[in-house]
Amino acid sequence: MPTPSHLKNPLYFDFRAARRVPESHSWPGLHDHPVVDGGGAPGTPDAVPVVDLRDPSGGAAVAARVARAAEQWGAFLLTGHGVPAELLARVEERVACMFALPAADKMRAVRGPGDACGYGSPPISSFFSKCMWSEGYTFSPVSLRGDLRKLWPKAGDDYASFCDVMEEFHKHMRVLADKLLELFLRALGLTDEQVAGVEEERRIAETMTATMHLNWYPRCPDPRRALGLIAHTDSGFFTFVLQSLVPGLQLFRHGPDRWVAVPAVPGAFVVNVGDLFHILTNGRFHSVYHRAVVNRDLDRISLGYFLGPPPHAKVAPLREAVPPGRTPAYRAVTWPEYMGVRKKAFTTGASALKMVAAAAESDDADVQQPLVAVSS
Ligand SMILES: C=C1C[C@]23C[C@@]1(O)CC[C@H]2[C@@]12CCC[C@@](C)(C(=O)O1)[C@H]2[C@@H]3C(=O)O
Ligand SMILES: O=C(O)CCC(=O)C(=O)O
Ligand SMILES: [Fe+2]
Repeated sequence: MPTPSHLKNPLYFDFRAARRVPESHSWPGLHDHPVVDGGGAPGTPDAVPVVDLRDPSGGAAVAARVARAAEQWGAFLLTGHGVPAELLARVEERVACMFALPAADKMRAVRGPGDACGYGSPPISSFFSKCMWSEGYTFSPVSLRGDLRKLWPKAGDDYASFCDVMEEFHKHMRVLADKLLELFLRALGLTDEQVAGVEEERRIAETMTATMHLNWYPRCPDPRRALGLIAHTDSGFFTFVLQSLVPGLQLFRHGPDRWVAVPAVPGAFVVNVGDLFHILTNGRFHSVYHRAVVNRDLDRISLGYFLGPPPHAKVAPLREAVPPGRTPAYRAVTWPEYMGVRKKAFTTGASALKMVAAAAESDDADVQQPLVAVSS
């Protein structure tokens, strides 16, 4: 009888072979808050805001929608963005093909401790004792050909198709990211001259970096006990999430506390505000707490296109975001410094944003409760 594949490589958890969710992958507290549908009629309280870049009412109306969504939700669905649907379909197809590689090939590309890129659970998983029901792969879209040879050492057609489609996608996304950054700045109330002319705003646009992270959530025999991706805020400026037609992304909302299930809208991106954007906007646009759940019958794929500053750049509240006569609410941090603070926050149960607040004031709405955090 052949050896089951999960026994061949003890480091690889073979989701396909799992007939039940083992203790190692069973999360307590998943149902502490109700889940509500975010796909209701526009304007109803739980309907995830939609921003259509082709809105016929014009640029000012679009900026106003972005402002409302970023202030009230920290997330929105983006439509009319111009990235061809046909390209998004090819991206998804290639991502699925990558995750279908044999375990041994994927293990060759495993993310080492402290590595920014590679295969395996995302960095956040190291703060928790439980394992997530997913696999991930992080890479830099500007230098992907070298990294991808770890997955496809002999190159070949699948390698070439993956690299070609991701480079094409990156080209579109980088342009869209610049457009959205400009829109966010207008949403903050900056004038055309300020967006184009102020040194700080120009520097942010010119130096913004992109990282891609792919998620594969295999179908799961007991989805109520497993978790695809632990609740978190993204740490950078903002993220475009492309989710396949299998929904799974949920956004946390207060008052009453609940998870809002983001509807799968064909061709739309979900845009998440990240922690460094929360800081940059002096807390006006807030980073959204979100998680991904899994499905009994269907695999799910998602792709995060993360925008943030280069590693050496200090991020502090923009002058234009601080009300006259007030001092900035946050101190300046680089992205790596903020990741260090967040690591500390995860192990203590504190809020990373509060830890970088200029004055440590109490604001319970900011406290994020990690589930089953690893204590050390
Ligand atoms: C640019 C990045 C954001 C990210 C860390 C990373 O270096 C690459 C992976 C990203 C991701 C994806 C899943 C959730 C998350 C919290 C994680 O652990 O890895 C995010 C990180 C983040 O936003 O901080
Ligand atoms: O899978 C999803 O929809 C969410 C992915 C996500 O939050 C992330 O990659 O940071
Ligand atoms: Fe995320």
